Amino acid sequence: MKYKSVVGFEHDMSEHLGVLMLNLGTPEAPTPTAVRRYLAEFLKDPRVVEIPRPVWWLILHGVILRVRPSRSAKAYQAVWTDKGSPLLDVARRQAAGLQGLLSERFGDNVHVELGMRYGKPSVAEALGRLKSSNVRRLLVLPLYPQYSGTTTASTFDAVTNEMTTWRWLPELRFINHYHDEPGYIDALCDSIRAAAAEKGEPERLLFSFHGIPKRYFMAGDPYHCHCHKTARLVAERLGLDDDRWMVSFQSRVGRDEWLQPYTDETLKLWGGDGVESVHVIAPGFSADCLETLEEIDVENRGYFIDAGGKEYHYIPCLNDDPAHLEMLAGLIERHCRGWPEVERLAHAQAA
Ligand SMILES: C=CC1=C(C)c2cc3[nH]c(cc4nc(cc5[nH]c(cc1n2)c(C)c5CCC(=O)O)C(CCC(=O)O)=C4C)c(C)c3C=C
Ligand SMILES: [Fe+2]
Ligand SMILES: [Fe+2]
Repeated sequence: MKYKSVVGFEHDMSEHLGVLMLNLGTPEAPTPTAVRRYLAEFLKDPRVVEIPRPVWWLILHGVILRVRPSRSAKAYQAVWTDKGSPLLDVARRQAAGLQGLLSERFGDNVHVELGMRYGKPSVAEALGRLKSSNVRRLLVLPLYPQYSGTTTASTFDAVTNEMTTWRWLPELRFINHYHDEPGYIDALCDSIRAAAAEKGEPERLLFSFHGIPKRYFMAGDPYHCHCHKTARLVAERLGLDDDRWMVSFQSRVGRDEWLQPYTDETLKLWGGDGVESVHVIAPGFSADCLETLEEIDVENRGYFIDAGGKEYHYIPCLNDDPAHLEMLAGLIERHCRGWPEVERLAHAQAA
Protein backbone atom coordinates (compact mmCIF):
# COMPACT_ATOMS: atom_id res chain seq x y z
CA MET A 1 0.00 0.00 0.00
CA LYS A 2 1.38 3.44 -0.98
CA TYR A 3 0.81 6.46 1.21
CA LYS A 4 1.38 9.99 -0.08
CA SER A 5 2.44 12.42 2.61
CA VAL A 6 1.24 16.03 2.70
CA VAL A 7 4.58 17.17 1.26
CA GLY A 8 4.27 14.75 -1.62
CA PHE A 9 6.69 11.93 -0.73
CA GLU A 10 5.39 8.45 -1.30
CA HIS A 11 6.00 5.88 1.45
CA ASP A 12 5.32 2.18 0.95
CA MET A 13 3.17 1.26 3.94
CA SER A 14 3.44 -2.52 3.59
CA GLU A 15 6.05 -3.07 6.27
CA HIS A 16 8.21 -6.15 6.48
CA LEU A 17 10.22 -8.02 9.07
CA GLY A 18 13.74 -8.77 7.87
CA VAL A 19 16.10 -11.48 9.06
CA LEU A 20 19.71 -10.97 8.06
CA MET A 21 21.73 -14.18 8.33
CA LEU A 22 25.46 -13.54 8.34
CA ASN A 23 28.51 -15.74 8.18
CA LEU A 24 32.21 -15.14 7.73
CA GLY A 25 32.57 -15.30 3.95
CA THR A 26 34.77 -17.13 1.53
CA PRO A 27 36.80 -16.42 -1.63
CA GLU A 28 34.99 -16.23 -4.99
CA ALA A 29 37.28 -18.86 -6.50
CA PRO A 30 39.97 -21.24 -5.23
CA THR A 31 42.70 -19.25 -6.98
CA PRO A 32 45.58 -17.29 -5.43
CA THR A 33 44.18 -14.00 -6.82
CA ALA A 34 40.68 -14.49 -5.40
CA VAL A 35 42.02 -15.81 -2.09
CA ARG A 36 44.37 -12.81 -1.85
CA ARG A 37 41.43 -10.40 -2.33
CA TYR A 38 39.43 -12.22 0.35
CA LEU A 39 42.32 -12.39 2.84
CA ALA A 40 43.16 -8.70 2.31
CA GLU A 41 39.61 -7.70 3.30
CA PHE A 42 39.46 -10.21 6.19
CA LEU A 43 42.86 -9.55 7.71
CA LYS A 44 42.63 -5.77 7.60
CA ASP A 45 39.67 -5.93 10.03
CA PRO A 46 40.97 -4.51 13.35
CA ARG A 47 38.60 -6.84 15.23
CA VAL A 48 40.46 -9.82 13.75
CA VAL A 49 44.06 -8.66 14.06
CA GLU A 50 44.77 -6.35 17.00
CA ILE A 51 48.20 -5.07 16.02
CA PRO A 52 48.87 -1.34 15.58
CA ARG A 53 47.86 -0.51 12.00
CA PRO A 54 51.19 0.73 10.54
CA VAL A 55 53.06 -2.34 11.86
CA TRP A 56 50.34 -4.71 10.71
CA TRP A 57 50.11 -3.05 7.28
CA LEU A 58 53.81 -3.80 6.71
CA ILE A 59 53.48 -7.44 7.85
CA LEU A 60 50.24 -7.99 5.91
CA HIS A 61 51.43 -6.53 2.62
CA GLY A 62 55.10 -7.41 3.04
CA VAL A 63 54.74 -11.07 4.04
CA ILE A 64 51.25 -12.55 4.56
CA LEU A 65 49.57 -11.51 1.31
CA ARG A 66 52.62 -12.65 -0.64
CA VAL A 67 52.84 -16.12 0.91
CA ARG A 68 49.43 -17.22 2.23
CA PRO A 69 47.15 -16.87 -0.83
CA SER A 70 48.77 -19.61 -2.91
CA ARG A 71 49.00 -21.97 0.10
CA SER A 72 45.38 -21.35 1.11
CA ALA A 73 44.20 -21.58 -2.53
CA LYS A 74 45.53 -25.18 -2.66
CA ALA A 75 43.54 -26.03 0.46
CA TYR A 76 40.42 -24.38 -1.01
CA GLN A 77 40.86 -26.42 -4.23
CA ALA A 78 40.66 -29.59 -2.14
CA VAL A 79 37.17 -28.72 -0.82
CA TRP A 80 35.69 -26.74 -3.75
CA THR A 81 32.71 -28.38 -5.49
CA ASP A 82 30.70 -27.68 -8.64
CA LYS A 83 28.51 -25.49 -6.41
CA GLY A 84 31.54 -23.41 -5.37
CA SER A 85 32.74 -22.84 -1.82
CA PRO A 86 31.08 -25.23 0.66
CA LEU A 87 30.52 -22.44 3.19
CA LEU A 88 28.52 -20.35 0.71
CA ASP A 89 26.65 -23.34 -0.70
CA VAL A 90 25.54 -24.44 2.79
CA ALA A 91 24.70 -20.84 3.80
CA ARG A 92 22.42 -20.45 0.76
CA ARG A 93 20.62 -23.67 1.65
CA GLN A 94 20.27 -22.53 5.26
CA ALA A 95 18.80 -19.18 4.14
CA ALA A 96 16.32 -20.85 1.76
CA GLY A 97 15.31 -23.38 4.43
CA LEU A 98 14.81 -20.68 7.03
CA GLN A 99 12.79 -18.54 4.63
CA GLY A 100 10.49 -21.55 4.10
CA LEU A 101 10.08 -22.22 7.83
CA LEU A 102 9.49 -18.56 8.73
CA SER A 103 7.01 -18.02 5.86
CA GLU A 104 5.08 -21.08 7.05
CA ARG A 105 4.94 -19.61 10.56
CA PHE A 106 4.56 -15.90 9.92
CA GLY A 107 3.34 -15.51 6.36
CA ASP A 108 4.72 -13.41 3.52
CA ASN A 109 5.84 -10.44 5.57
CA VAL A 110 9.10 -12.07 6.63
CA HIS A 111 12.09 -11.61 4.37
CA VAL A 112 15.34 -13.62 4.93
CA GLU A 113 18.59 -12.41 3.37
CA LEU A 114 22.09 -13.87 3.45
CA GLY A 115 25.19 -11.73 3.78
CA MET A 116 28.88 -12.44 4.27
CA ARG A 117 31.14 -10.35 6.50
CA TYR A 118 33.94 -10.57 3.92
CA GLY A 119 33.42 -11.18 0.20
CA LYS A 120 30.06 -11.82 -1.44
CA PRO A 121 27.11 -11.53 -1.07
CA SER A 122 28.27 -8.53 0.95
CA VAL A 123 26.52 -7.12 4.00
CA ALA A 124 25.81 -3.97 1.95
CA GLU A 125 24.11 -5.98 -0.83
CA ALA A 126 22.01 -7.98 1.62
CA LEU A 127 20.97 -4.86 3.54
CA GLY A 128 20.17 -3.12 0.25
CA ARG A 129 17.77 -5.90 -0.68
CA LEU A 130 16.10 -5.75 2.73
CA LYS A 131 15.77 -1.98 2.41
CA SER A 132 14.09 -2.27 -0.99
CA SER A 133 11.64 -4.78 0.51
CA ASN A 134 10.64 -2.08 2.98
CA VAL A 135 11.92 -3.88 6.02
CA ARG A 136 11.02 -1.76 9.05
CA ARG A 137 12.10 -4.24 11.70
CA LEU A 138 15.37 -6.12 11.32
CA LEU A 139 16.80 -9.05 13.25
CA VAL A 140 20.49 -9.75 12.64
CA LEU A 141 21.60 -13.34 13.14
CA PRO A 142 25.36 -13.93 12.99
CA LEU A 143 25.76 -17.68 12.53
CA TYR A 144 28.36 -17.97 15.29
CA PRO A 145 26.98 -19.92 18.27
CA GLN A 146 29.77 -18.69 20.58
CA TYR A 147 30.30 -14.93 20.88
CA SER A 148 33.69 -13.48 19.97
CA GLY A 149 34.76 -9.91 19.31
CA THR A 150 36.60 -11.25 16.23
CA THR A 151 33.42 -12.60 14.62
CA THR A 152 30.15 -11.49 16.26
CA ALA A 153 31.23 -7.93 17.06
CA SER A 154 32.86 -7.54 13.68
CA THR A 155 29.55 -8.51 12.06
CA PHE A 156 27.81 -5.83 14.12
CA ASP A 157 30.39 -3.27 12.89
CA ALA A 158 29.66 -4.17 9.28
CA VAL A 159 25.89 -3.83 9.70
CA THR A 160 25.98 -0.52 11.58
CA ASN A 161 28.69 0.90 9.31
CA GLU A 162 26.52 0.28 6.28
CA MET A 163 23.56 1.89 8.03
CA THR A 164 25.41 5.14 8.65
CA THR A 165 24.27 6.08 5.12
CA TRP A 166 20.58 5.28 5.73
CA ARG A 167 18.14 8.07 6.49
CA TRP A 168 15.34 5.91 7.89
CA LEU A 169 16.71 3.16 10.13
CA PRO A 170 14.69 0.03 10.84
CA GLU A 171 14.10 -1.10 14.40
CA LEU A 172 17.12 -3.28 15.03
CA ARG A 173 17.78 -6.39 17.13
CA PHE A 174 20.96 -8.42 17.16
CA ILE A 175 21.47 -12.01 18.32
CA ASN A 176 24.63 -12.07 20.40
CA HIS A 177 25.20 -15.84 20.72
CA TYR A 178 23.33 -19.12 21.09
CA HIS A 179 26.06 -21.31 22.58
CA ASP A 180 23.76 -22.78 25.27
CA GLU A 181 20.46 -22.80 23.38
CA PRO A 182 18.76 -26.13 24.26
CA GLY A 183 17.79 -26.86 20.62
CA TYR A 184 21.40 -26.31 19.53
CA ILE A 185 22.74 -28.62 22.27
CA ASP A 186 20.13 -31.26 21.35
CA ALA A 187 20.99 -31.06 17.64
CA LEU A 188 24.70 -31.52 18.42
CA CYS A 189 23.90 -34.51 20.68
CA ASP A 190 21.79 -36.09 17.92
CA SER A 191 24.63 -35.74 15.41
CA ILE A 192 27.09 -37.32 17.88
CA ARG A 193 24.70 -40.19 18.60
CA ALA A 194 24.12 -40.73 14.86
CA ALA A 195 27.88 -40.92 14.25
CA ALA A 196 28.30 -43.44 17.08
CA ALA A 197 25.42 -45.55 15.70
CA GLU A 198 26.99 -45.57 12.24
CA LYS A 199 30.71 -45.84 13.06
CA GLY A 200 30.69 -47.36 16.56
CA GLU A 201 31.33 -45.66 19.92
CA PRO A 202 34.72 -43.94 19.82
CA GLU A 203 37.21 -44.11 22.67
CA ARG A 204 37.38 -40.30 22.70
CA LEU A 205 35.27 -37.40 21.47
CA LEU A 206 37.07 -34.15 20.63
CA PHE A 207 35.22 -30.83 20.47
CA SER A 208 37.40 -28.69 18.20
CA PHE A 209 36.66 -24.94 18.04
CA HIS A 210 38.33 -22.28 15.90
CA GLY A 211 40.93 -20.55 18.08
CA ILE A 212 41.61 -16.90 18.84
CA PRO A 213 44.81 -15.32 20.22
CA LYS A 214 45.08 -15.97 23.97
CA ARG A 215 45.56 -12.26 24.69
CA TYR A 216 42.04 -11.50 23.35
CA PHE A 217 40.67 -13.92 25.95
CA MET A 218 42.83 -12.37 28.70
CA ALA A 219 41.46 -8.94 27.67
CA GLY A 220 37.88 -10.12 28.23
CA ASP A 221 36.60 -11.91 25.11
CA PRO A 222 34.07 -14.50 26.44
CA TYR A 223 34.60 -16.91 23.51
CA HIS A 224 36.69 -19.45 25.46
CA CYS A 225 33.98 -19.72 28.17
CA HIS A 226 31.21 -20.09 25.58
CA CYS A 227 33.08 -22.93 23.84
CA HIS A 228 33.64 -24.77 27.11
CA LYS A 229 30.01 -24.35 28.13
CA THR A 230 28.71 -25.71 24.82
CA ALA A 231 30.93 -28.79 25.13
CA ARG A 232 30.08 -29.34 28.81
CA LEU A 233 26.33 -29.15 28.14
CA VAL A 234 26.64 -31.67 25.30
CA ALA A 235 28.82 -34.04 27.34
CA GLU A 236 26.42 -33.83 30.31
CA ARG A 237 23.42 -34.52 28.14
CA LEU A 238 25.17 -37.51 26.55
CA GLY A 239 26.31 -38.76 29.97
CA LEU A 240 29.96 -38.87 28.86
CA ASP A 241 32.59 -39.55 31.51
CA ASP A 242 35.13 -36.72 31.84
CA ASP A 243 38.03 -38.81 30.52
CA ARG A 244 36.19 -39.54 27.26
CA TRP A 245 35.96 -36.00 25.85
CA MET A 246 37.98 -32.83 25.53
CA VAL A 247 37.86 -29.29 24.12
CA SER A 248 40.63 -28.08 21.79
CA PHE A 249 41.27 -25.13 19.47
CA GLN A 250 42.27 -25.21 15.81
CA SER A 251 43.24 -22.92 12.91
CA ARG A 252 45.83 -20.75 14.61
CA VAL A 253 47.58 -18.17 12.47
CA GLY A 254 50.94 -16.51 13.23
CA ARG A 255 53.39 -16.91 16.10
CA ASP A 256 51.38 -15.61 19.06
CA GLU A 257 49.99 -18.07 21.60
CA TRP A 258 46.35 -18.92 20.82
CA LEU A 259 43.78 -20.66 23.02
CA GLN A 260 45.09 -24.05 24.15
CA PRO A 261 45.14 -27.02 23.90
CA TYR A 262 45.65 -27.07 20.15
CA THR A 263 43.64 -29.58 18.10
CA ASP A 264 46.60 -30.82 16.04
CA GLU A 265 48.84 -31.39 19.08
CA THR A 266 46.02 -33.13 20.99
CA LEU A 267 45.38 -35.57 18.15
CA LYS A 268 49.10 -36.32 17.73
CA LEU A 269 49.35 -36.95 21.47
CA TRP A 270 46.29 -39.23 21.52
CA GLY A 271 47.51 -41.20 18.47
CA GLY A 272 50.90 -41.70 20.15
CA ASP A 273 49.34 -42.61 23.51
CA GLY A 274 47.47 -45.59 22.07
CA VAL A 275 44.01 -44.02 21.71
CA GLU A 276 42.62 -46.07 18.83
CA SER A 277 39.41 -44.33 17.81
CA VAL A 278 38.37 -40.71 17.80
CA HIS A 279 35.30 -38.76 16.71
CA VAL A 280 35.85 -35.05 16.12
CA ILE A 281 33.03 -32.49 16.12
CA ALA A 282 33.39 -28.75 15.42
CA PRO A 283 30.35 -27.13 17.11
CA GLY A 284 31.58 -23.56 16.57
CA PHE A 285 31.05 -23.80 12.81
CA SER A 286 27.41 -23.62 11.75
CA ALA A 287 28.37 -24.70 8.22
CA ASP A 288 31.07 -26.97 6.86
CA CYS A 289 33.92 -24.97 5.36
CA LEU A 290 37.63 -25.04 4.72
CA GLU A 291 38.41 -25.27 8.43
CA THR A 292 36.35 -28.42 8.91
CA LEU A 293 36.45 -30.22 5.55
CA GLU A 294 40.18 -29.74 4.98
CA GLU A 295 41.76 -28.92 8.34
CA ILE A 296 39.78 -31.38 10.46
CA ASP A 297 38.73 -34.07 8.02
CA VAL A 298 41.99 -34.24 6.04
CA GLU A 299 44.95 -32.57 7.80
CA ASN A 300 44.19 -33.56 11.40
CA ARG A 301 43.07 -37.05 10.38
CA GLY A 302 46.59 -37.44 8.98
CA TYR A 303 48.20 -36.33 12.27
CA PHE A 304 46.17 -38.83 14.31
CA ILE A 305 46.72 -41.78 11.98
CA ASP A 306 50.44 -41.00 11.45
CA ALA A 307 50.91 -40.88 15.23
CA GLY A 308 49.46 -44.40 15.58
CA GLY A 309 45.67 -43.87 15.81
CA LYS A 310 43.41 -46.31 13.95
CA GLU A 311 39.93 -44.89 13.44
CA TYR A 312 39.10 -41.25 12.88
CA HIS A 313 35.68 -39.86 12.08
CA TYR A 314 34.73 -36.24 11.51
CA ILE A 315 31.12 -35.44 12.48
CA PRO A 316 29.75 -32.88 9.97
CA CYS A 317 28.42 -29.48 11.00
CA LEU A 318 24.68 -29.01 11.54
CA ASN A 319 24.50 -27.29 8.11
CA ASP A 320 20.93 -27.35 6.75
CA ASP A 321 19.76 -30.27 8.92
CA PRO A 322 16.05 -29.81 9.74
CA ALA A 323 16.85 -29.86 13.50
CA HIS A 324 19.35 -27.01 13.01
CA LEU A 325 16.94 -24.88 10.97
CA GLU A 326 14.08 -25.55 13.41
CA MET A 327 16.32 -24.43 16.27
CA LEU A 328 17.28 -21.24 14.39
CA ALA A 329 13.63 -20.52 13.53
CA GLY A 330 12.73 -20.86 17.25
CA LEU A 331 15.62 -18.57 18.19
CA ILE A 332 14.48 -15.98 15.65
CA GLU A 333 10.89 -16.19 16.84
CA ARG A 334 11.97 -15.57 20.44
CA HIS A 335 14.06 -12.56 19.49
CA CYS A 336 11.17 -11.08 17.47
CA ARG A 337 8.68 -11.15 20.35
CA GLY A 338 6.64 -7.97 20.49
CA TRP A 339 7.03 -7.27 16.79
CA PRO A 340 3.66 -7.26 14.96
CA GLU A 341 4.59 -9.76 12.21
CA VAL A 342 5.23 -12.36 14.92
CA GLU A 343 2.62 -11.29 17.49
CA ARG A 344 -0.28 -11.14 15.00
CA LEU A 345 0.27 -14.79 14.26
CA ALA A 346 0.84 -15.79 17.87
CA HIS A 347 -2.51 -14.13 18.73
CA ALA A 348 -4.28 -15.77 15.79
CA GLN A 349 -2.93 -19.18 16.84
CA ALA A 350 -3.93 -18.65 20.48
CA ALA A 351 -7.49 -17.62 19.48
C1 LIG B 1 44.18 -14.20 11.84
C2 LIG B 1 43.26 -14.30 12.73
C3 LIG B 1 42.00 -15.06 12.71
C4 LIG B 1 41.08 -15.07 13.76
C5 LIG B 1 41.20 -14.32 15.07
C6 LIG B 1 40.00 -15.91 13.36
C7 LIG B 1 38.86 -16.18 14.15
C8 LIG B 1 37.78 -16.97 13.74
N1 LIG B 1 37.50 -17.48 12.49
C9 LIG B 1 36.34 -18.21 12.52
C10 LIG B 1 35.73 -18.90 11.45
C11 LIG B 1 36.33 -19.16 10.22
N2 LIG B 1 37.61 -18.83 9.84
C12 LIG B 1 37.85 -19.27 8.56
C13 LIG B 1 39.00 -19.10 7.82
C14 LIG B 1 40.09 -18.32 8.20
N3 LIG B 1 40.34 -17.77 9.43
C15 LIG B 1 41.51 -17.03 9.41
C16 LIG B 1 42.07 -16.24 10.43
C17 LIG B 1 41.46 -15.93 11.67
N4 LIG B 1 40.26 -16.41 12.12
C18 LIG B 1 42.04 -17.14 8.05
C19 LIG B 1 43.31 -16.49 7.56
C20 LIG B 1 41.15 -17.93 7.32
C21 LIG B 1 41.22 -18.26 5.82
C22 LIG B 1 41.75 -19.54 5.47
C23 LIG B 1 43.24 -19.60 5.62
O1 LIG B 1 43.96 -18.90 4.92
O2 LIG B 1 43.66 -20.39 6.50
C24 LIG B 1 36.65 -19.93 8.09
C25 LIG B 1 36.47 -20.67 6.76
C26 LIG B 1 36.18 -19.79 5.55
C27 LIG B 1 35.92 -20.57 4.29
O3 LIG B 1 36.02 -19.95 3.24
O4 LIG B 1 35.62 -21.76 4.29
C28 LIG B 1 35.70 -19.84 9.10
C29 LIG B 1 34.27 -20.32 9.08
C30 LIG B 1 35.83 -18.14 13.85
C31 LIG B 1 34.56 -18.83 14.32
C32 LIG B 1 36.73 -17.38 14.61
C33 LIG B 1 36.71 -16.98 16.03
C34 LIG B 1 35.92 -17.38 16.95
FE1 LIG C 1 39.08 -17.90 11.08
FE1 LIG D 1 42.82 -23.35 8.59
